[in-house]
Amino acid sequence: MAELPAGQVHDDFTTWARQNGITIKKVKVSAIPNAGIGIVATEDIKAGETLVFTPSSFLLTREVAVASVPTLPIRTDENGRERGLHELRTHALIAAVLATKSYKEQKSWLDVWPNHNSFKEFMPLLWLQETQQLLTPSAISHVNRQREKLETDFNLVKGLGFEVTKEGFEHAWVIVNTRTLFYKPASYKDALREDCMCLCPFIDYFNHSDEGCKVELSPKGFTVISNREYRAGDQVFVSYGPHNNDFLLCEYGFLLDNNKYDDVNIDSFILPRLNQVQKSHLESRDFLGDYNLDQTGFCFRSQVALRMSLLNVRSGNAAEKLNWLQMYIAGVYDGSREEHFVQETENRICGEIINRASDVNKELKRLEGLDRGTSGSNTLVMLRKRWAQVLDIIRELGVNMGWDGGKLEE
Ligand SMILES: C[S@@+](CC[C@H](N)C(=O)[O-])C[C@H]1O[C@@H](n2cnc3c(N)ncnc32)[C@H](O)[C@@H]1O
Repeated sequence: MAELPAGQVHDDFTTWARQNGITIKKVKVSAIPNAGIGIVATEDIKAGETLVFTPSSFLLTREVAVASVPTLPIRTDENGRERGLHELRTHALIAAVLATKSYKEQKSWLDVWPNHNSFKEFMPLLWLQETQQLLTPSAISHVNRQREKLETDFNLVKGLGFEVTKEGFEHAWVIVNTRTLFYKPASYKDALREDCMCLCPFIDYFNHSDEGCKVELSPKGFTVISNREYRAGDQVFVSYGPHNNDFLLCEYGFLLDNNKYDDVNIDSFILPRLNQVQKSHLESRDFLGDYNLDQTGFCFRSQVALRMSLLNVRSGNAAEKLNWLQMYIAGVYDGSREEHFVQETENRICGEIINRASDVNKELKRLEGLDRGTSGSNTLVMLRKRWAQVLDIIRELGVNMGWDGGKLEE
């Protein structure tokens, strides 16, 4: 890879990090096309080498955030409830201390983070609502859930007396969203999983790949250990987890090419085919929602849900039909008698996705002609790319299922 300078703030921060006890071996920061800043190998690396070590004293954890907040009076509200920092999720608390600039350590670290304008371009959460509506249905639901969390966090933080602006808090909230590491020291025994997070200088420079270096937490700090050989000049990755591209887009603002975990969530195409009784039967068997397809087929959960939606194609009373479904779930019956109807419905669902892609494509063309500030061209490029990936999955699936999938109109 051709080497691209990271820029002065990143070089200054690296010098500061080294001088203050962060270990950085055989890697350095570099600008990465379409991925901001990342980490590249400065010389050949073998598997199992320690590349970076950030001591615990550098971490911005929940406890450090609490200690950075000027003492807030603990109040009791009209319902007798004690109000205080304990009410805040770790995400909200760290965002609050960043947004109010209460966290004063490691100033040069804060300077290397992306600015709000770049987030507005890449993070769907910050797009105009009309642009968000062009995401895939599951990404739209994802962004709606994020928006609710952000609003709740903002209102709680304001309610506790933090002086934050909406935009300042949003920016800090997205920093936390895109840069925290999973952090569960022994003292977090009973912590909720979503509260197990911290910010970690320098290690937050690593970009994601579906396979990446090991990131290990010990009482001493975080260590990044190479997962394989890298040649000098290669980008070195960690993995943020086995995520599909809708998740990566919503949580981190990028799409991966050749993502081995990519699939298409089809809840919004299956759930409307079920009535309330069918939904409760599925729920009681823990099969309600989380339906996906990829190039190899529709997942087992969706096969179960489609069979539930098609129960009336079998003869027999309701109890007998449910019994057949139960046997299908248990793997005792292969589902062959409904297979034909299930495949018809699967084809129809693929057709609905292709139609949606085509509607989005028309709208993208219209927006591309308008040149509108915050729904800038990068946003539209990402939307176009995501739908093209979805159609590629459908096309490959179509080949496997014996029919011709759709194609985005040029
Ligand atoms: C933990 S930070 C990594 C450092 C970041 N690239 C920067 O410029 O500071 C995570 C962010 O990096 C970017 N990123 C990570 N992996 C990427 C990838 N494979 N392709 C494109 N962008 C990526 C996304 O913007 C994501 O929100």
